[in-house]
Amino acid sequence: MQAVTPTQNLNSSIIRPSKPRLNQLTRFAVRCVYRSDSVQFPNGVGSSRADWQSSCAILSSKVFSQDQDSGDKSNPPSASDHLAAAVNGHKTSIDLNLVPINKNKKLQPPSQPPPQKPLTITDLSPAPMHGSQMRVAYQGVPGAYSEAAAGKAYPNCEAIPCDQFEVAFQAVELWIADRAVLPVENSLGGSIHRNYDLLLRHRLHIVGEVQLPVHHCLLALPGVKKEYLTRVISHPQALSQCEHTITKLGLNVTREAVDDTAGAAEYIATNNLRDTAAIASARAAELYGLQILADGIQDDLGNVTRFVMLARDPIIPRTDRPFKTSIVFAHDKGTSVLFKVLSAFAFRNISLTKIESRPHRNRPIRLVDDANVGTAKHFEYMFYVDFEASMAEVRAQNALAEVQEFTSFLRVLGSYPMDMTPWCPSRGV
Ligand SMILES: O=C(O)C(=O)C[C@]1(C(=O)O)C=C[C@@H](O)C=C1
Repeated sequence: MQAVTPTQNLNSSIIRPSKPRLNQLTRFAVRCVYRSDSVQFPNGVGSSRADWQSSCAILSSKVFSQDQDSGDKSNPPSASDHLAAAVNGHKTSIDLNLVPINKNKKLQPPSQPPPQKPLTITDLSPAPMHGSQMRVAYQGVPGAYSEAAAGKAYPNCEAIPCDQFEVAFQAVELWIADRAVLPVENSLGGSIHRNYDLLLRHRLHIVGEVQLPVHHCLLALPGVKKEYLTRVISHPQALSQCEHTITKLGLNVTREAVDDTAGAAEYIATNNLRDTAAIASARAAELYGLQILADGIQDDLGNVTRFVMLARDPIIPRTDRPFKTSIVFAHDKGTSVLFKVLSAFAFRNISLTKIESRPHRNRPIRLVDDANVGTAKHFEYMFYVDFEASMAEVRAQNALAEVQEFTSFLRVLGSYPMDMTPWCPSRGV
């Protein structure tokens, strides 16, 4: 294994846990990643199918609220109106091959079985599972923080371990999972850039976020003492979150990166390594039979990782609770584009919670020729912005319409409820 520093790109570590996880081999099936579709967004925001789906969601939420507003409560429809006019809540004129209604027969309340309840908009909105277990893909093995985040986002879900972030995206695209839960940033370690790049490359939608307090432990085989240790292994984010504490503990160790924290614990247990410790959760210690040498070794007690939940379809944005919207954009050139974009939000009193820039993969460099001085190489970026508003709000729609005027590319990654769970920095997982 190679020694690493926390800032290196560490996705390709050599330690692989032995438990079966979704991996590259599961990529056998047809790749059903949506590619450059040509549907034009009516208001001009982007041109992809994903944008179109987002706009559909926005439109249906408007229709929903209009329906609610315009309902004539003084004259409720009769039961026969319902039966004749609606099939599962939808008016229909097409032949659905249903048993014909005998108009002459007096309408009787049906005995057995009770009539099927029409689907309502709330049945469709949060999850497609309707009682069955949600399958949630995450990167890592059982005991990883991502697994805990999946459990927080979808209690009682079936968590599906994947060996890479990319595989978690594909698990959803190939219908092996219903959702993916992926870390995007940590309060100490910063952004998980890989996932920002993957959000752009894939066509999944952000449908929610969870913030997980991350409480790290130093784990080793039973009987191992701190003095025996020559190396500490963990996920690069975890290594960086504990950098100072590991130094303060006086350990004479090298730090090495692996795919995930729990995978590190499992690796030590499987290979009976008495000179190696892992940074991982207390749950990982329990799962892989390790002892906790030090508890709470993150450099800050309030260490939190933010995860996003991804789905094939966007959710319908609402205005009855705090929402966040994530977008990504690029611009060709021009003066003060970033300033103009940010003003579009500022003038509407919309708070930005995050800005991240990543290299523009398709066009990383722009050459600017100056006859006198030579050629300057300008780096090109994709800008990711999170703002506190719902796409169901007119001010957010107007802000984006304005942003679109200055940008060459704009995509709404998702409009989703903010995680508002009370702050509790104590014990995480
Ligand atoms: O390795 C894990 O346990 C993970 O879930 C990954 C991950 C990350 O990528 O940031 C998640 C939360 C912690 O910040 C450390 C690691």
